[in-house]
Amino acid sequence: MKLNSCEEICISPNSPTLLQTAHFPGNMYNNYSPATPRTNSYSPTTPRTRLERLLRERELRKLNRSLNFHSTEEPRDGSREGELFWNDPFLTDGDNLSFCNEEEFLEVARPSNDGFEWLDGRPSKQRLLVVANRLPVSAIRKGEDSWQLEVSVGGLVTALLGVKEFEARWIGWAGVNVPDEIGQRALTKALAEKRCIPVFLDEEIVHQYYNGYCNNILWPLFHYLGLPQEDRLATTRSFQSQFDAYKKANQMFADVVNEHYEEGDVVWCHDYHLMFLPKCLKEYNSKMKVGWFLHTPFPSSEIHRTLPSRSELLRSVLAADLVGFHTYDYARHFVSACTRILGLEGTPEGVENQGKLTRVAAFPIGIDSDRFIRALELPQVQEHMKELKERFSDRKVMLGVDRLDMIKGIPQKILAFEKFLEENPNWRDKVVLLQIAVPTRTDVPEYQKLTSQVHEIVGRINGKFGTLTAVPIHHLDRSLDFHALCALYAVTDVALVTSLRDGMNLVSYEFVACQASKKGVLILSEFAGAAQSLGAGAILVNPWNITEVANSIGYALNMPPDEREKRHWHNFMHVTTHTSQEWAETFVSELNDTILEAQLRTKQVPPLLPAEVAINRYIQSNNRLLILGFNATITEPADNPGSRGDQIKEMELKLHPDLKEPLKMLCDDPKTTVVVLSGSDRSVLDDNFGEYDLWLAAENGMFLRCTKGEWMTTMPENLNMDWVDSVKHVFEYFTERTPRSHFELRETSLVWNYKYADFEFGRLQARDMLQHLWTGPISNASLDVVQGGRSVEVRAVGVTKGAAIDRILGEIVHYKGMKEPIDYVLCIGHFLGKDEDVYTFFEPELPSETTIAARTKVAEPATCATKVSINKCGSKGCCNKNQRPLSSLAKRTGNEGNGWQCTHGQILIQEGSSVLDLNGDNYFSCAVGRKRSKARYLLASSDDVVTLLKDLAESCLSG
Ligand SMILES: O=P(O)(O)OC[C@H]1O[C@H](O[C@H]2O[C@H](CO)[C@@H](O)[C@H](O)[C@H]2O)[C@H](O)[C@@H](O)[C@@H]1O
Ligand SMILES: O=c1ccn([C@@H]2O[C@H](COP(=O)(O)OP(=O)(O)O)[C@@H](O)[C@H]2O)c(=O)[nH]1
Repeated sequence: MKLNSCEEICISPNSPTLLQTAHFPGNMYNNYSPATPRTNSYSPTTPRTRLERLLRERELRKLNRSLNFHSTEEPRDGSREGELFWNDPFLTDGDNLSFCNEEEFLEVARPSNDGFEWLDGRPSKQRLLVVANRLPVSAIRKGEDSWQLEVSVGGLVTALLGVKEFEARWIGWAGVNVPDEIGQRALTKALAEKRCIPVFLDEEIVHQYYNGYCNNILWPLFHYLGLPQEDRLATTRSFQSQFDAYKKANQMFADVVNEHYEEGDVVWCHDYHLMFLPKCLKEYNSKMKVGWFLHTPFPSSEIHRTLPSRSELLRSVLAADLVGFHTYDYARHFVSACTRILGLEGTPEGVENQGKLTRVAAFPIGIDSDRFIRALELPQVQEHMKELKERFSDRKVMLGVDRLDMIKGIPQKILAFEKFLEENPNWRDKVVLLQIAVPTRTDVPEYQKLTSQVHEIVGRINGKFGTLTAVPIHHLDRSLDFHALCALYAVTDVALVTSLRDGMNLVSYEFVACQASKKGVLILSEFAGAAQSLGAGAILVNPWNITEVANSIGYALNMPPDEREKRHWHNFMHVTTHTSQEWAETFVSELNDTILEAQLRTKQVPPLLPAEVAINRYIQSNNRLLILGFNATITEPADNPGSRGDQIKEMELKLHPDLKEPLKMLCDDPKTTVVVLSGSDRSVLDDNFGEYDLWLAAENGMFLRCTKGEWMTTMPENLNMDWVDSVKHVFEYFTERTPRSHFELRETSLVWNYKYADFEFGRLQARDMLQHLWTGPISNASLDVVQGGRSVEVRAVGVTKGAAIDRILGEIVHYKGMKEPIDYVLCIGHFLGKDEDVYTFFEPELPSETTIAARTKVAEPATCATKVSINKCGSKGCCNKNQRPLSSLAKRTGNEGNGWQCTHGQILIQEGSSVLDLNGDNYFSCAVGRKRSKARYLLASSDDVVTLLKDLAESCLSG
């Protein structure tokens, strides 16, 4: 017989679909009519899978966009082009608000069941609450109650301004301390006109949260600059107070969101400033649709694990429904931090924690490319371009545009330019580098130091290569307005982006968008997220390699036109098709779908055990059977559940200390029989339960012992164990090569466990092992290979708890001389999928009738097969040919008699009477700490088992 593979989970870390967002040219749903109302019933065009749904939504969005395009197309004369927020309703001037005022806005968006918004038979805009540390405008106080608003600089702002498909409101900090009520009220009003809602943070919080925890700890860490060292050590000391301020600030953001939230809204949290926010929001309302997107890199888990608050932050983010990153690498790092640091399950969809899935995926951001392309036609931009061309008519223009941040590699860029000039004297009077360095985070000492450093280098180089009339580097410590920036991009010959790390880098996108005429060259750091999307057309460099960057400058300046053209078009296509609109729509659509899918999944999750009912039924019953798993059911809980924990301590399984008393009471009750049914071997059960009056079923029920007696075997006859040596050999091999893994050699099975090993490595090793077991020399043996969450188990076919239970039951009935049938069963365990057959064993045959007796009286042997078949899966007690009849066991143990007998697969307590008279309402199967189970009910953890058993024990005392 071939090996059976019984999967507990199916993980494929290299699956090509892992964490990827689908982008297919879908035309499958062209027959969809926007007026068609949605129903829940499946029609040939009703998408059933996630991918089908997402493809359909993409089609719908395209359709919706084309409909909107025809009705709201901008005038082509560019009359409104001069405004930065020319078609963005939430950032138009207050006067313009009438075209989409507050009342209209609130009226429009009403969610339908599946997350779509519908208006007049076609999808309308969904309400989107964008929550980011910074509002798209910064406020400058002009008087007690008057404010001036200025557009904030940064990629996040640029990207989100391009999002037009939603009724968006922006919640964030206005970048200013407003201690007085008059000021707050006036600013709130001014911002409301821009559809912005302020979060007021006081100076101390800003200092500790923004300058401290965000910009001095998380920002450098996420960009691989490590935690504070030497002069930043003071920060390490104040770490805890900064983290407290961070949590407090996040809670303040949450409070404002909660105040403005309406049912059906999508709440989209942004960036490392707000990692605590998803948790705060879900605590307030678990039904809120919450997404979180990180604009920076997420570093390797090795970097993240140095952070003192590493686990708390990860857990908070995981409270979101969807977590997004710019690139697949960042998403992969995040999942691996969750598996390595929190010990959670990484799946192809994301991270799973006790059945709750947080979807994790890559959503590369883009820009509103049309806005840049159109701006180039504006007279004022043309004028700027003309001036610049004249000014630098005799030189090639190289451009750098960055916030003055250490991650942007500005010193490295300038040093590479210096090297280029040194090595290419002929270029010294033919090229100029324009470096726009926008001041940022100026309160943080590191940034102040960087400014001086850059000034020093620029001064030195200009001194070295400058003349009385010209300098090679024009360095500006300021930002430019949109039009000036577009003109600059357009006249540039070579753009130089040398970020040491950068989440994406939108400057590179903007440059490409403005280069349709010139087709200049982009030199791009391989450490910017943009390298993954624009890498084909750009010249990729390692910014730390000054020689390489200098050579690339030479290559770019000398590049022939046809190569420039090819490279440019490649990137131009990407920039104009992967826009910020697409980005936001894809994210929100996936978020809606994630929630839809979670709802579908929830329907399949068994309900929590109705403990009171189970207890009442228990009290009313006369012959009860309690079947308890051991490990993770009634054992003492791990100190740090989920994580790798203390191996030495945890490997020695111990009964939960709070259960000693109640278990004794239950065992001593003459109306109750307790069975501990475990995969563990006999000695483990002996050590834990020797003093109790109960039944021990070791090795998945293959050995049985009443604690008053000796161990006996219930193993099926002819159980083939010839394979053991070969499998042992394989297990030894993998144990040697997987640090902190171990294996247990039991009499009827072998278990290789990698719970304490590096999770990803263990998983790969397990995959390799399974491959070998399924296809190698032992693949023809009569084996079951059972894959657990963190284990691989090999057993002889027929070794399962469900297969064993009828033999165990027979033995107990026989031994106890039961006269009365069992009328109550409570079966609780944290079992592998393979062993969940124990739950179905007791299920009444006729599911519709709750009152039928599962095992009715057997009048004639001939009816036994239909009326009383014990197990639906075919392994039926003593009728199975492979199993030793219980009568032989009985003989061996000398316990025959007492009216018990075994006839045609049925255990009878006396002539014609079944051992079970189980009313459906008296059967409680219950899986612990699982969401997917064949059990009727769930309990969250072994702590809940303790509570339940305590209550059961006490119920009879009081009764
Ligand atoms: O608000 P500041 O503290 O002054 O910083 C400005 C923004 O910088 C970061 O931008 C990132 O987002 C871009 C768009 O996704 C991405 O292209 C870039 O690589 C990132 O550095 C930061 O993440 C934002 O929160 C800041 O607002
Ligand atoms: O004088 C300037 C310089 C830059 N930017 C904008 O700042 C953003 C920088 O985004 P990027 O993703 O490159 O980096 P970030 O600063 O967000 O880290 C881009 O959209 C630029 O157009 C700007 O508005 N004015």
